Amino acid sequence: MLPQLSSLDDFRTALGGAPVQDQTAVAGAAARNGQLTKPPGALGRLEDLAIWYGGWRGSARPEISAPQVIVFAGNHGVMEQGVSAFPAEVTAQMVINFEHGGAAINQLAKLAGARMDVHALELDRPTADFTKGAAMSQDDLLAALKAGWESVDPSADLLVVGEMGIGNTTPAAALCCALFGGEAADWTGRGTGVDDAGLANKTRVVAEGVALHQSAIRDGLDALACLGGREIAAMAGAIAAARVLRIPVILDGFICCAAAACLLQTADGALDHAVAGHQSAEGAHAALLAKLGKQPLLSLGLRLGEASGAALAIQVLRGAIACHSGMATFAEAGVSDS
Ligand SMILES: O=C(O)c1ccc[n+]([C@@H]2O[C@H](COP(=O)([O-])O)[C@@H](O)[C@H]2O)c1
Ligand SMILES: Cc1cc2nc[nH]c2cc1C
Repeated sequence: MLPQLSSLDDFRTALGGAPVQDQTAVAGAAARNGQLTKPPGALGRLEDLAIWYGGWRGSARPEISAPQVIVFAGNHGVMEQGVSAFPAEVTAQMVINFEHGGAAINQLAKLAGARMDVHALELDRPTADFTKGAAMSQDDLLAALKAGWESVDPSADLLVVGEMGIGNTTPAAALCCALFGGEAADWTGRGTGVDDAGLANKTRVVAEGVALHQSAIRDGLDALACLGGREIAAMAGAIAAARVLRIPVILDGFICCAAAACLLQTADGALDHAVAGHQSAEGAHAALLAKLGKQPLLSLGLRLGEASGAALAIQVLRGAIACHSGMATFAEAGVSDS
């Protein structure tokens, strides 16, 4: 059951007290894996994936039958600083494209057999420019976290979250810099494709934002309010709800992983139910994945967002589960064991 959220502290408490994997299912899945008709370890990381997934679903022989893809959209006040190669109105235009089935994620979600939901978050009310003040009030942050929290279908057995938000690689970089340290340049990339002058400007904006807010940031939720965005907070809310509901999550690209980082910097173990779907072409994604302790399933040079890389990775997880749950054991098949 998902508790109601009345405050940010409710969120912290729910995340900190979330249930862990079912250890009986982990042991059962590991034992089954050891009996399947293949040399030990021959399915590589697929074997770990299947055991991990079974542990969260409470089954030694799990299935994926109800994956959910959710795309959150938000607009950013920091766009006033000229941080993107595209204009802010593209966010709302792409939401219409999602609703009409015309975006990349529509095709990939359909291919993965996933339900897809789109949540546009107050696109007419961008967050504040974080170089001037906090991006969001505490109330706005709570509303965005709740939008994500309440969007997760409790009967889903796999969750993929992604985003659409022109300008959002800037808050994502600022969140990483504030949470993990280093220089603004370490975390700032080209996003949709800014040129060298654009990248230098964007790096300055990230540095200014972090300098302004760093002293007010004690955990990931503080960072989200100061430097985040509504779609970033909503992704965090959805990933957290999935943790509480024991629904495994596949993380998408740089912005999705920045949202996830805010959870990890709020409660230990907050991302134990999550795997990294892919490594995006955004320069700092590899470093961010390393901070999260996650190895990507795919690395295809994608830098689209929209949950596209994670939706593709559903097929990899499906492959892992199909082998794990469908293969014969040595005894069943009459194949000689080593
Ligand atoms: O997922 C990623 O790693 C990723 C990397 C670069 C860009 N994006 C997408 O591009 C938009 C943000 O880029 P920008 O340049 O406007 O900050 C936003 O809609 C994201 O979905 C996404
Ligand atoms: C067209 C377009 C589609 C996107 N999807 C996610 N981010 C995007 C950014 C742009 C510019």
